[in-house]
Amino acid sequence: MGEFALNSIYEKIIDDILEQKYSISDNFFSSEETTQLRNHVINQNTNEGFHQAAIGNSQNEKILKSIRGDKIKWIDEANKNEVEEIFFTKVNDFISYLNRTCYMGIEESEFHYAAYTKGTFYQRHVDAFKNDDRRTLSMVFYLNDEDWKDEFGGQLALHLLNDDGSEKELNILPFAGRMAIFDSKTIPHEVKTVKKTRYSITGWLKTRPTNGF
Ligand SMILES: O=C(O)CCC(=O)C(=O)O
Ligand SMILES: [Fe+2]
Repeated sequence: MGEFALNSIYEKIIDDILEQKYSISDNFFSSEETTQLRNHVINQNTNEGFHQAAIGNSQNEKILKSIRGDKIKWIDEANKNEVEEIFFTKVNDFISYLNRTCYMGIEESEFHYAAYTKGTFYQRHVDAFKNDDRRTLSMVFYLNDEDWKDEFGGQLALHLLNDDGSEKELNILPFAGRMAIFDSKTIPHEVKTVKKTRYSITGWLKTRPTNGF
């Protein structure tokens, strides 16, 4: 092998992305790391410092609860605390692995905490903005109970294409320690209505802009 060690967890994610544009991983963080992240998000006193999420970016921002009902808080990597340090150490390691092995050209990332309370959802959408195409990969880290049940709702539904062009829906339950990663530009997705508060960290790996912004 060359100068760096193969990471089998990252390799599986990369193979999946190249083959199907998404991957679901249940061991990106260890269970101890997941517990720390989960306690941290809950300890921020349910929604303290969280605000109603908007739609679109700053050039096109409006709040529309009929489209998305989550409350979010952006994470400031420059002022990260101990628990966020665990998060960024792993994520940045993954980003450099992606850049070394796949020449992905990821130059930036952004992440926010998200809390969906009972009755909220996020309607079908694509993550990349029309006026800013830097978002390349979307990552969602779920921080709920390990025994999240189907009847609690809150599935991430990816709208994928069959070979014949018809659509199929892949429903992903937001279990603790689960990470979903998918192509930000091509995969429409939604969060189904939750029946019970659902916590996550959501973010984007971004390349250099190609459309002039
Ligand atoms: O929480 C999820 O499963 C997905 C969230 C999402 O699609 C978004 O924030 O853009
Ligand atoms: Fe999204």
